[in-house]
Amino acid sequence: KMNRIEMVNASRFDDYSQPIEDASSECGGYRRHYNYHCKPPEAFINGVISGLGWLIGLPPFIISNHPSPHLGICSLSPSTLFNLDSISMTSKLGGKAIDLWSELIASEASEGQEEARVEEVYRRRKPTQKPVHVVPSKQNLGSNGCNVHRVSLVAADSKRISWNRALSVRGRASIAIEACIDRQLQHKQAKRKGKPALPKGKCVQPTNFDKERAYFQEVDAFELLEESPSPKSFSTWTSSQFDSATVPSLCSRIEKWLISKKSNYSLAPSSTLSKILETPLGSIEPIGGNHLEKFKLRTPEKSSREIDVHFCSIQRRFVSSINDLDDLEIESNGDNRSNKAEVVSTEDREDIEVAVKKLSLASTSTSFHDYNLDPLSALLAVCGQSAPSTLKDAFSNYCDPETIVKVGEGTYGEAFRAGNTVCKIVPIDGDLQVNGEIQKRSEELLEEVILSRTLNSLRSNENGADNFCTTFIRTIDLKVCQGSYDSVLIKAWEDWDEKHGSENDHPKDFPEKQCYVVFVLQHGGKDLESFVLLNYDEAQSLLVQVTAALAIAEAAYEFEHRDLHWGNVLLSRNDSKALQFTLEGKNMTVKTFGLQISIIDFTLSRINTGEDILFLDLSSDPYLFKGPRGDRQSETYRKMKEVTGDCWEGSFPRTNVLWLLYLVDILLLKKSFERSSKHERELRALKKRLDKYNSAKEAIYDPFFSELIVLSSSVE
Ligand SMILES: Nc1ncnc2c1ncn2[C@@H]1O[C@H](COP(=O)(O)OP(=O)(O)OP(=O)(O)O)[C@@H](O)[C@H]1O
Repeated sequence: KMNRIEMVNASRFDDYSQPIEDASSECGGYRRHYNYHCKPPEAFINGVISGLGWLIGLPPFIISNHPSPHLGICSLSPSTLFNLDSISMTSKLGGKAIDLWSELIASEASEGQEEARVEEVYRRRKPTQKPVHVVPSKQNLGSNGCNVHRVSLVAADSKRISWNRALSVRGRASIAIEACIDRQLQHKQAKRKGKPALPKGKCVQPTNFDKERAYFQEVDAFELLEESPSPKSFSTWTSSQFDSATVPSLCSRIEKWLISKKSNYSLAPSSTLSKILETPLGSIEPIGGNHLEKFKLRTPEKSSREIDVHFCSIQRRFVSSINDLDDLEIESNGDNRSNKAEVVSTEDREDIEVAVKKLSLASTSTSFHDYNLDPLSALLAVCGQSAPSTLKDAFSNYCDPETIVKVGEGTYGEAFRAGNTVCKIVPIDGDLQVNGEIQKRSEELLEEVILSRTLNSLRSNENGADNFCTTFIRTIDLKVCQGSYDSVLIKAWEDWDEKHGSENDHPKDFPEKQCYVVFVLQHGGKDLESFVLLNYDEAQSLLVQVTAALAIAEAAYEFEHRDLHWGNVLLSRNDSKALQFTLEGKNMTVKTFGLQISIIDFTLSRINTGEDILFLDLSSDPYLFKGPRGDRQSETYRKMKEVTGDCWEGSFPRTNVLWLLYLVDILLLKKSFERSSKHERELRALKKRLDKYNSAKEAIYDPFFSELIVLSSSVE
């Protein structure tokens, strides 16, 4: 180290305004030029004392330890240099000043372990991590310019971590109310609050360096509040910690359904689930109601005959893969349902059942209940397919692929507009991490698919349904696809990225064998976060439609959305002034003021299909409940936890009311629309009353809604 020092600047002489004096000294065999900042008389005195000391042979350290720090400087020797505890060094090389102190630190860091440790910690997030910068992005700024907990701890140009996404796309924690009141304080709180050291089970914690660990734990703790908890998938969080017991008992039901399909249509159990799975998916409605011209689309209307064909095809695969079913004569052309009924005896069906249980079509999943039924096959069956199609083929059913436009993105899904539909592509079962998350598994998607289809059934008003509403987004079709992204999709993705700045990974990296589920959905419009409400009428319309829809789904399926943030409420305008709902047999005409609401994203939802309860065990997702204090959305998750007692399987329709309270808050605090103080009082009064209700079914009879709903004849 000593040999690298050419000029020494004694930082103890803080007066940098003074001219730099040159001096020479020869100490201990080292010739050095000292360039120190001190006033000339002091330098002179120091020089004299130092020289005298040198002459009488005083050891250098005595001189350097002189009470006046100035004195030591002039007698610098290697040993005294080591004794100086606060020096800074500069060098003049070719007239250019170089900060040698920083250089020394840098070289030490590069030589020592220090940097290796830092590297390791950086890599915990992403393998190709760049140097850490704190980059408050444009999106990090709230409307008043304050930073709303959106600090990227990675380089600005890298893809964003889920917290950022949560704010801008998913809506999670995007309503940081009072975020700017005391940002510094909140950041401190964030650090103190703490976060489990290994989020999502993906990080490797350094174990030997206590000091470093403490530091980075603190950094992690800070990040917890920055990074939105992603609650979407239990397997995403702690797949290794989960066993089959955490998967809801859905699979046995699907298995029965599959068996019934394979063996004999007429003997299929007449169950709610069977009905849901066998009901053809919906046709396409024009975006924003009837006022837009209907596109001519090649809608794949699935008839039960087509499903039959699919299942017979699956049946062929099943049968051919089971040796002990050699003697079984199954009509496999799929054309004649009654033929199958005749040829398959009860005994044979039992054989098939045994065989299906044995069947494992390359399944690696052990979580699919007690059986080895491959969840991907079940998913294919539920989607009415015998094999995955390509993304391009799936999209071509709805539009000319050249017209595909990306419309939105989530942590798991990329949403593209295809004709009048929105196709949400969710990659499944792959090893590649997507947007920093482990891909969802088929079994999880199977659940979401069934949930979507179940809610679809609320849209059918045939035979005077007891419960009817069109507010839950229509699922038009579901497709399992395989292959890399098509070039038209990549182009649509890149166009969107250029315009909006995608938070997601570029989809070009998907391998050929990548599987996806494509949700073909009705286009629901814009989400509440970006939609501009015009007036109080529209705000009322939003609340009444959401409340009525939740009430109806509660009545029909004990449904709880559990994640109704403003990114999951879509709005569009149409010419219609009213909308029909039926709640427990009562017809209701609801005033809409030309606004149509659609509710999306049922990942956290709980539903009772009549035979199975589908829910996500949020107790496995502690991060969900650790969002910032004062943030309405985070508070709502916490309140849900209180209400459910962290037991998410149970029916707690009060959670729907909590999201209604949240929406009123959003309208009051985050949305601006034409309104009077009377309107605000009404909204606040509604909030107070909502607080007393235990379900949306109770809430819909609140006086706030009475002027918006006309109760007409009972269905009977
Ligand atoms: N039916 C639809 N109509 C219009 N836009 C839609 C529709 N479905 C999804 N989108 C757009 O795509 C975005 C992402 O969709 P969604 O929230 O369902 O994805 P996700 O991956 O489940 O999100 P999350 O990050 O919450 O898991 C939405 O915020 C919305 O902008």
